[in-house]
Amino acid sequence: MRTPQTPAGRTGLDAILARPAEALVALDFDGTLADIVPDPEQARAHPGAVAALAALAPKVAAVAVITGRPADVAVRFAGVAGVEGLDHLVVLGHYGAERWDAVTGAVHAPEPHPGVAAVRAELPGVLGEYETWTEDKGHALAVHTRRAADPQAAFDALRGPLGELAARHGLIVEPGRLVLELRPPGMDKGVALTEYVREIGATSVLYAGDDLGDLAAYAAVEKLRVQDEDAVPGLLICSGAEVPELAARADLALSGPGEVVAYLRGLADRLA
Ligand SMILES: O=P(O)(O)OC[C@H]1O[C@H](O[C@H]2O[C@H](CO)[C@@H](O)[C@H](O)[C@H]2O)[C@H](O)[C@@H](O)[C@@H]1O
Repeated sequence: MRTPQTPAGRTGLDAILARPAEALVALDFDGTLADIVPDPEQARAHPGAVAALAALAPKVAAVAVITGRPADVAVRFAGVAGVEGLDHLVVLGHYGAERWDAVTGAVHAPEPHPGVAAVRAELPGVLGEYETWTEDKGHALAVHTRRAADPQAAFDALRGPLGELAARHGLIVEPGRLVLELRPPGMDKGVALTEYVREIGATSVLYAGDDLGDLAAYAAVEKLRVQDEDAVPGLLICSGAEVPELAARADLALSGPGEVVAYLRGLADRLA
């Protein structure tokens, strides 16, 4: 297992190793547990990811997946339902607005924000001739530019107009890796992570992510670990280097899902 580059990260890892039964391991899906692929419908967990999670989960307080995907889609694409060892897995979808519990197999979701239907109706007019693909996630709409001739140019050109469209209907734009997501405000991965840490009484946390949407979870861990009382030591892992803002704040930089999975497997072996 690689050693974290920062003192805070080393403290976080030491706390996880000292009291694993009180540790939360929380992971993003796309780009962290699953390789980035051109077609979002084809994203699947990296080979070995499910086995690594199943080996790790019984040795820690909890394993959670926190994703921008709808919870049921992440469960399906990750292939984590009904897996021995993952009987208590939690998937927090739509940046924490939705929740799937392995124990019940049920998804708890909020009522759809009315702005989503309005944005859905107006979106084609804003996208015009841009080469995009829209992922309709029910509670949110994600406009992907990865398959455009110039993906970054399309992303940059659409950011303003999509921001205005979202704002007109009470939504926000969540930028990601060549995706602009129009979604309801009020929930982010940081809120979701902090609430789950409190819910299970975790005394340490590992969080791994790869994208801008993971910055809120990073901020939550940074806040948890410096509290005067009840500080929760934490280890922040960055998967890949495509988002420099995230890599700069990580305690440990890994090359991508392959190394993340190997790290989780190494942690499980170490806890044995
Ligand atoms: O929070 P996450 O689990 O990381 O989800 C964030 C978004 O991930 C997906 O898009 C990204 O992955 C695609 C598949 O590899 C890729 O084609 C795309 O360019 C990436 O942005 C997903 O499609 C979105 O709905 C998620 O919000």
